[in-house]
Amino acid sequence: MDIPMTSPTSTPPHLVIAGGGTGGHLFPGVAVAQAFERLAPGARVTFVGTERGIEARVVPGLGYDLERVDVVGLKGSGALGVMRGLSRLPRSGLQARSIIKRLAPSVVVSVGGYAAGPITLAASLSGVPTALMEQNAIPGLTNKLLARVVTHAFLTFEESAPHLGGVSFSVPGNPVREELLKLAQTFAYEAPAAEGPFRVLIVGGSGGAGSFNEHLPGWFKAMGDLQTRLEVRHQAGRNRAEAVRPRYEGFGGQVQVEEFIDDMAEAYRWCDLLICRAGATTIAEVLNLGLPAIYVPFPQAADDHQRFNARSVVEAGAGVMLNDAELGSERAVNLLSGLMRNPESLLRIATAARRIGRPDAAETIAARLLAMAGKDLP
Ligand SMILES: CC(=O)N[C@H]1[C@@H](OP(=O)(O)OP(=O)(O)OC[C@H]2O[C@@H](n3ccc(=O)[nH]c3=O)[C@H](O)[C@@H]2O)O[C@H](CO)[C@@H](O)[C@@H]1O
Repeated sequence: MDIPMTSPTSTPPHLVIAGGGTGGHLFPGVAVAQAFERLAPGARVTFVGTERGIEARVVPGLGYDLERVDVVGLKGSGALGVMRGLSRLPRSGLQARSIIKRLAPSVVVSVGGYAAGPITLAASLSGVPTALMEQNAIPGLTNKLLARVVTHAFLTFEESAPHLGGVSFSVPGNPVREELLKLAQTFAYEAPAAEGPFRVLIVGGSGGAGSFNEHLPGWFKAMGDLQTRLEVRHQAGRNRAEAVRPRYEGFGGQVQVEEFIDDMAEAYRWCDLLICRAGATTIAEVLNLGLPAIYVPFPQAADDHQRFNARSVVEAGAGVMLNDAELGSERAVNLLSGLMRNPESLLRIATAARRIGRPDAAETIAARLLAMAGKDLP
């Protein structure tokens, strides 16, 4: 692979992870940060994001430094939003240049999201080796633009390559955080007993899903006698749990509604089935653990990328797809009843999922970033 390498040096490498905004962008960056430190003990990792992004809540707790840039999105934010975004570009460009000068990183990787743009561009203009990680089958706007300046793209889906011009690329998969990889090493999905409790984990991406909050309580209440077997853990999104709880009134099973799940490893271990969006990072985690999932792509996702994310998974028999418009429909009720009555089908899906997980993605990417930084592996 034609990744330019600088000559090995003895100072510890400094990796900058640029971007974030959502968990789907940030957590693959965390996974690479953890792998980078495993491969190069003493290495420094700094995240650069925005004050509004999930990184502002998560990164300091993980013990990494976080720098903030003032940047807002352009795509899908209306004429006024585009104007506002454009007006801040010169300012974020200057901020980015000064951050890169001060941090003097050995290598910078974009994980996508708006903050990735100015930082990765500033690094590239300063001669710092740069790369991008694209989680989705159809890349986001920032990474599409950055593909013109970075030297390498790490992809989850090969089908995203044609959207990224002629950039050199590899397809290591979407990296998964250390705690989930550790769980995957000892975890083996066991299908629930045909008559026993049936645990459903609902995850609407890092921000929750409005239509899950609206339609899932009704779906479960339409499950007839099977309701009494259902134990539901419903992640509703920040400041949305209060509105969701009353919608479960009259439900014959057990339910717990939460805003955000900090310990995803524990939640994944607990469940018999996931009902989730088709965000690329959730998919990567579910495949690594080998869990059965019903994927409901977010219909408003840019370029419908979630549908494309889920497509190859479903084609491999490693998950089931349901349209957002079908939540709570007769098809949805029949689908869930069928899975509850047929544990072997859940096990089949879980086994197929596990087969296409990519547990080495983080280490593969980290090793290549180290090489780009001019560091030999110990
Ligand atoms: C609405 C939207 O456009 N979402 C995009 C966003 O991801 P978004 O953050 O919505 O979703 P993803 O499913 O990719 O990732 C969610 C991440 O957050 C974690 N998590 C989630 C809920 C929770 O309570 N606790 C928790 O820790 C999950 O374990 C996972 O690591 O970026 C992804 C990666 O580019 C895209 O594929 C998604 O389409």
